[in-house]
Amino acid sequence: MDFEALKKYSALHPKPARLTLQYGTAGFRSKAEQLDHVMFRMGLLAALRSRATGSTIGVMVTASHNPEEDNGVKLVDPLGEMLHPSWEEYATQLANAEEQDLQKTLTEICQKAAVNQQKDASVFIGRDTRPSSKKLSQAVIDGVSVLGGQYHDYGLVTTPQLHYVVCCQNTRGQYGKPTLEGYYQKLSKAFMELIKKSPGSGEGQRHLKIDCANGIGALKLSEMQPYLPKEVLVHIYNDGTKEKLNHLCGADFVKVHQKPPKGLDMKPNERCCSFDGDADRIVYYYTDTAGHFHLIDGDKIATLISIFLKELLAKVGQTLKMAVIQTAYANGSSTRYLEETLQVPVHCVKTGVKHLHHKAQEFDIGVYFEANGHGTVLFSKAAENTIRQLAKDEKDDAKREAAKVLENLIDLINQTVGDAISDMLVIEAILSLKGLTVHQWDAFYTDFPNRLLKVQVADRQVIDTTDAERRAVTPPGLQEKIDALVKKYKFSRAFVRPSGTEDVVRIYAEADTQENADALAHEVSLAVYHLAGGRGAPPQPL
Ligand SMILES: CC(=O)N[C@H]1[C@@H](OP(=O)(O)O)O[C@H](CO)[C@@H](O)[C@@H]1O
Ligand SMILES: [Mg+2]
Repeated sequence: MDFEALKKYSALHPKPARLTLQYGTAGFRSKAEQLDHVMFRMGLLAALRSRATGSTIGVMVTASHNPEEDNGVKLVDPLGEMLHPSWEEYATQLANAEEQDLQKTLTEICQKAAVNQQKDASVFIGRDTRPSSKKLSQAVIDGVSVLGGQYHDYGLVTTPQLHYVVCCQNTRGQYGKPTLEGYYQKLSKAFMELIKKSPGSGEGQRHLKIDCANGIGALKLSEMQPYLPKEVLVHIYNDGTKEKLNHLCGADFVKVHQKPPKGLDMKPNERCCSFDGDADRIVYYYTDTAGHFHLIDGDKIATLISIFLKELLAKVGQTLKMAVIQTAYANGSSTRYLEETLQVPVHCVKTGVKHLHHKAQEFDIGVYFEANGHGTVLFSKAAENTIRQLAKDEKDDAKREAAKVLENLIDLINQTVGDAISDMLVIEAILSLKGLTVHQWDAFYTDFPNRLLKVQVADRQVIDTTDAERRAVTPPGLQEKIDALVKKYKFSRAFVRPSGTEDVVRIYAEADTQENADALAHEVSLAVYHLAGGRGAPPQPL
C-alpha cells in the first residue's frame, strides 16, 4: 500500500468530523453532500474485497427510492450477491475512521480478512441518474485507483444490471456477456422464445404502462426496446425529463400510499406497473371500472410465478423442491394461499434481500419476494442442469416443451438480485402464456386489510426481535402488550421492528377490516411509544 498517496488522495475526500454512518440493509444512505468520503473509502474497500476474493467486485452508487437529494452506495460480491455480512462491518469501520486513523483501519482490515496485497484488484462501477451520482462515482474510482486496482466504469446502469455484469465477469461468461448489450440480448432472446408459444391475446392485452420513477429504469428500458419484439407495447411514463426522481411516483410510493403515481394516466382495467429509482423493485396495479385502485404487490408476483413454475414442474414430471421465501411483511392471505391452495412450502425470514436470497439458495427452486416488490427466483445448479438436459434430450414432446419453457425462464430471470426489467418481462410472459388479465391475476386471493406505520423513538435498538422479527424480546412488556392488543381483533396479527434503513420503528398490523387494521396498528404504535422511549408527540390515530 502506498500510504503517501493514500494520505494525499484521502485529503481530497475528507470525512466531516464526528459524522458516523452505518452500512445497513441497503448499504450506506444519506444526504449526498455527506457521502464523498464514504464513496472514496468504498472504492478502497472494493479493491481489498477484490483481492480477498480473487474476483471482480461491484460498486453501485444509488439511493434507490430515497429522495433525489440523497445518495448511497452498495458493494456487490463476486456472484452478484450482496456484500458478505463480515465485510459490512469493515465497511462501517472504514467509513467512520477519522482521517488520521484511516491507514491503521485499512491495515487492520487487511489482517483480519487475510487480504493478499500483491494480488490484482478489479472493480466494476455503476451509478443511477441522481445529479450527485457522477461526482460520487468519481470518488469511488479515486479510491480503487489509489490502491492500484483496475476499474471499469459502466456509467449509468440499473442496480440489477451491475449485479448481472459482475456475475458474468466472475463466471467467465457462463452467466452471459458482461455488457449491457449482453444483458439486453440474453433477456430479450429468452423472452421472445417464451412468448412464441402464447395463445396470442388481443391487442388490448398487449399494452403495459410503466412508471419509471423518473429514474434510470426509463433510460435502460428505452435502450432495451429495440431488442424486444414489436408485439410488446411498452409505454414509458415518468422518464425523468420533466419531474424529480421518486417524487410522488415509483414502486415505493405506490406501495406505501396504495395509490397511483403522479404522471401516469390510468384507464379502467389497464395493466400498469412502477419501478423504483434504481429499477430493482416492481409493483403492478390497475383501477377497476368503479374507479377503485388495486395494488398487485411482491406477494402476488411471487404467487403468479409460483403457480406457473408448479404447473411446468408437473408437466416435466420432475420432483424438484420448490419453496417461496417471504418476510413478516408478506400479507397473511398470500401465505395462506401459497401454503393451503397451492401447497407450496413458505419460509419467513428477516427483512432485507440478503436474508431472502440466502434462504432461497437452499432449494432447487427458491422464489423470493418482499411485499414491496423486490424479488427473483433462484435455480440450483443441479436443477438448472436437469432442466437444460430435458429441454435438449427428452423424447416425450410435452415434457420437452415444458422443460424448454423452464429453460427460457431461467435465462429471463436475473438470478443475481431482484430486477424490475427482468421481473416485468417474466410477468408479462406468464400473463400472456396463461391468457390472464390483470384483474384475473389480482383475484387469486384477496389481501387481508393491513397498515404499516412508523414511530420515532430515542434509540430504536432498544427493540430486539426474534422469530424472523415477528416477536419483540425487548423492551420488557412490549410483546405481552402487543399480544393483548392483537387478541382484541379478528384475524389479526401485528409486529414491530427497528428499521434497517431509517431512524424509526416500523409497526405492521393486519385485521379483518381496514378500520380494525388501522386501529390495531395505532394501538401498537402507542405501546411502542410508551414502552420503547417514544420521541416527540405521541402517535395520533389515522
Ligand atoms: C417494510 C419494508 O418495506 N422495509 C424495506 C426497507 O427496510 P427497513 O429495514 O424496513 O427500513 O428497505 C429495505 C431496503 O430497500 C427493504 O429490503 C425492506 O423491505
Ligand atoms: Mg431499489
